[in-house]
Amino acid sequence: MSNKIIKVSQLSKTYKGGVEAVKNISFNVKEGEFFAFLGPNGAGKSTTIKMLTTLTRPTSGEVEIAGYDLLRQPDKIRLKIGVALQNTAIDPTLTGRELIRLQGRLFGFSKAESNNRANELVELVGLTEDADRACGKYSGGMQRRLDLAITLVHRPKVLFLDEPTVGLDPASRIDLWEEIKKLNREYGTTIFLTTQYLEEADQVADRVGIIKNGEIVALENPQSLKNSLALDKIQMSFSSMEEKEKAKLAVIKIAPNLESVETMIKVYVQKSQKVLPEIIRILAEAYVFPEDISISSPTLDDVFLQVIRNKNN
Ligand SMILES: Nc1ncnc2c1ncn2[C@@H]1O[C@H](COP(=O)(O)OP(=O)(O)OP(=O)(O)O)[C@@H](O)[C@H]1O
Repeated sequence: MSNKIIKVSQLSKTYKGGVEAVKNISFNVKEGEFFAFLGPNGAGKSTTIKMLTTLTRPTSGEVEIAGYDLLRQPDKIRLKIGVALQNTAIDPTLTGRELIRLQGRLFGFSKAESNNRANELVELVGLTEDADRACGKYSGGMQRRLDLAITLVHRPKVLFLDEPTVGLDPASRIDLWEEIKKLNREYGTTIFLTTQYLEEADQVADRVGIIKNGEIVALENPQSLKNSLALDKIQMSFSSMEEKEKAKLAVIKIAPNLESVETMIKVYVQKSQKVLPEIIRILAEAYVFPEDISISSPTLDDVFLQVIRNKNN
């Protein structure tokens, strides 16, 4: 069997009224992979996730998940996936443990199995102490962890999460990411998630897909995305405007992509470790010496903005 657990081929969705939300996208996700799907508002992320999870019918294209065809075997797919979408409604009067048990019963587990699974899952997502409180009283972070536990009841092979950490404070976000990472690393669960917190995706995702106006504009691991697209920034400050001007004249010869702000120069280069010694040498020859030098590598946010801007043109 192929180790591609999600196969998407030329998938499109045009809504009634003519909005082409997703246009002919193709990609695969490997078993056990942590895949982050990024894009600006309205790019087509939710539409894609809804199609992959059998909630919205594609206009055209083919999808296979865990070996099953999306259009012909949606019921089989539903047993293999867990889905946590935005704004899921849960009964606030039930306790966390009761909700997980209920989900177990819905999946056909016996009472005893559902109880056991609820005990395991409250522990897994760190809700043991609050499991017997009404979930309507949970904080945002606790509710998200409960959502996660509920989606895990039937031990899905693939977990789809639509912006799982949106609206959470930074500490709760870190906690939830830890839970998701744990599922991926320890249990081998394939993760497909959408997020707008790019820096976090950078830390955890094996691969990142960027969608814009319904089209995939980048599909790579975060590091090569950064290497191929964004430039390192070398920033140097000088003691006076005069010194800065002298430096600028010298540096521009070897690194033309630069901008200057007051007594500072910012140089954008492919590989700062190669170019920096050259810059120092050429400055020394011109008898100018920076007061301060710093190098920064692109963040995924920089790359994201660059991809989105480029594709605007
Ligand atoms: N049910 C619908 N009927 C008509 N148009 C829709 C429907 N749902 C989404 N759209 C449109 O499809 C496009 C893609 O929307 P989608 O919700 O998939 O984007 P998104 O990337 O998830 O955005 P966000 O980050 O804002 O949630 C948008 O232009 C949106 O207005």
